Amino acid sequence: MAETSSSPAQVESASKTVQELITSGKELPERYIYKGSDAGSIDASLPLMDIPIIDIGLLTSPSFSSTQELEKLRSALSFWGCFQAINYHGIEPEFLDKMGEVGKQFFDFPPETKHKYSRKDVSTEGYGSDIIIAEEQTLDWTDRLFLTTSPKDQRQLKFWPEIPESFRETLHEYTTELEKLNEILLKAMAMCLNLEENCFLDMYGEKENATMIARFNFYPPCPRPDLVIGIKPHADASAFTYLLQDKQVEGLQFLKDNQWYRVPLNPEALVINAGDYAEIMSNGIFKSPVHRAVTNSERERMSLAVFCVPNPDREIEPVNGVVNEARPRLYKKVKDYARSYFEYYQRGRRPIEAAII
Ligand SMILES: O=C(O)CCC(=O)C(=O)O
Ligand SMILES: [Fe+2]
Repeated sequence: MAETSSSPAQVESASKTVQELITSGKELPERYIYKGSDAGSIDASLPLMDIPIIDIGLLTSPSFSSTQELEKLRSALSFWGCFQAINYHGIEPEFLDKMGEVGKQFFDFPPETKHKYSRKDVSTEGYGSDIIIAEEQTLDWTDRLFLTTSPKDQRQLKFWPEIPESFRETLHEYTTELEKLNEILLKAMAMCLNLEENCFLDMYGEKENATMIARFNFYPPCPRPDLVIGIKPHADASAFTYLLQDKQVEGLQFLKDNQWYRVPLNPEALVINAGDYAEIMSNGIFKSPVHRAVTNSERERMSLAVFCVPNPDREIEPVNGVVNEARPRLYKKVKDYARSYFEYYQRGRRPIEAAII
C-alpha cells in the first residue's frame, strides 16, 4: 500500500523516522506542514470534552445499574461516538500502565535496535514513519509500530519486538483481554437498542477469526505544533478502537459539529471509540467520530490504538432491527472495506463515503 508516485528522493527523506529527523537537527521538511482545512486550529486553545465515563463492571452486572449504564452507552455512542471505559477486571489501571510503559521503552531504544523491526516495502506491518502513498500527502508527525495480533496465524512475529523483554507477552495478554471486552461491547451495543443480544456479534463474527491490529503511535516533540499534525483527522475503519492514552501528555481530539474538543487525561481509563463498521451495522445510530492528534513542542507522547475489525470475508451491513420506515437504510453492504482505508486516509478523506447509499 506504500506504492507511491513520489520521487525516490522524497521517499528517502520520509524513510527517516521522525525521531531520527529531530536528532539530525535538520530543518523541518515541507512535507510535514499540514494544509488540511482545520490547519488554523491545530494549536488553538480548545474546549475540554465532557467525555462520558462508562463503568464496564456495571454494564455487565445483572442488576438495575446495568440498565442505567446501557442507557449511558447508547447516549455516548450516538452523541460522541466515544467514551472512557473504567472498571474492566481484565485490564486494571496497573496493567494499562504496564502496557504503556512497555510501548514507550521500545521507542527509547537506539534507532539501529528498532530498525530490526522495520516495515518492509509495501507492507504496513512493522516499525517506521508515516506511509507514503501520494505525492501531495502531508506526513503525520509520528513513528509507528504496527502489528496484527489476530487471527493468531497472521501474526508476523519478526516484527514483534523482543525488547523490552516483556513486550510480546504483555501485548498478547493485553489484546486477549480486549478481544473479550470487544465481545462485551458488541453485545451491549445491541442491548442498549433493545435488539437481540447477538445481532451485531453474529455479523461481526467470532473473535478467533476477526482481525485485531495494534498500532503504537509515538509522537516526538515537534518544533512547530502550530503547523504540524500528529495524526490528521480521520475516522477508524474498525468496529471499535481501544485507545490507551499517554498518562501525562494530552493530544487526542474529537470533532463534533465542526468543533474540536480535547480529550482529558485519565490514567485509569481506556478511550473507546466506535469505528465505521459500528456506524454501518447500526445504520448510523452510532457515530464513528472524526478525530486527530496534535503535537507538543516540549514533550513526547505515546498512544496505543487497538483496532477490532471483522474478518475480511464477512459481509457487513445495517442489521435488521435498525432499518425501518422511520429510519431507511443508509449504508450499502460492505466487504473487506478496511482494504481501501489507507488510500482514503492519506488523501484526507473518509472511506465511509463509499458505503453511503
Ligand atoms: O494518538 C492518539 O491518541 C490517536 C491515535 C489514533 O487515532 C489512531 O491511531 O487511529
Ligand atoms: Fe484513530
